[in-house]
Amino acid sequence: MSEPIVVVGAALLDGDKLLAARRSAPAELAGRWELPGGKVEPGERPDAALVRELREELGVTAEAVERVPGEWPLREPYVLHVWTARLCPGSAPARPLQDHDALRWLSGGEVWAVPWLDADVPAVREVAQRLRSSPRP
Ligand SMILES: Nc1nc2c([nH]c(=O)n2[C@H]2C[C@H](O)[C@@H](COP(=O)(O)OP(=O)(O)OP(=O)(O)O)O2)c(=O)[nH]1
Repeated sequence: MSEPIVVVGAALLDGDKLLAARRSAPAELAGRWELPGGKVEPGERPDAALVRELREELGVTAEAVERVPGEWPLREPYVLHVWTARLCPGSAPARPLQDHDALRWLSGGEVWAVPWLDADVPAVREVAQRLRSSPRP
């Protein structure tokens, strides 16, 4: 069996809102929603991969905050790791530049309003739990 390849997904947060991105390709995933991100390249740190993918896909300057515990299987040989992330001050607003054709900032109560990729559901459940338990200002 080959070594798993990590796909990093960003739980990009703005206050109590989570960014969801609708995939535009490939055909079998198009129309479903995911955490923006992508494959970690050989020798690349996962948090650096996350920042790179968010720049490429959304045109934002962001920073990875912390890993959400857990690892979720995707199609072989990929596994999904999720990090919380936030926009850096002065970042451009997120736009669907690559791989996506729509973005939505979802409040805690709206997290299940979009059809997530099947593989993302357990990871999003974990993130949603954190959204609910995060202290309010
Ligand atoms: N980015 C991302 N990919 C996901 C998620 N859930 C899920 O099943 N995937 C799948 C879709 C793809 O088959 C694979 C990641 O591919 P990708 O196309 O986002 O990665 P990438 O930007 O590095 O792509 P590329 O350079 O190979 O074109 O993982 C998710 O939440 N985020």
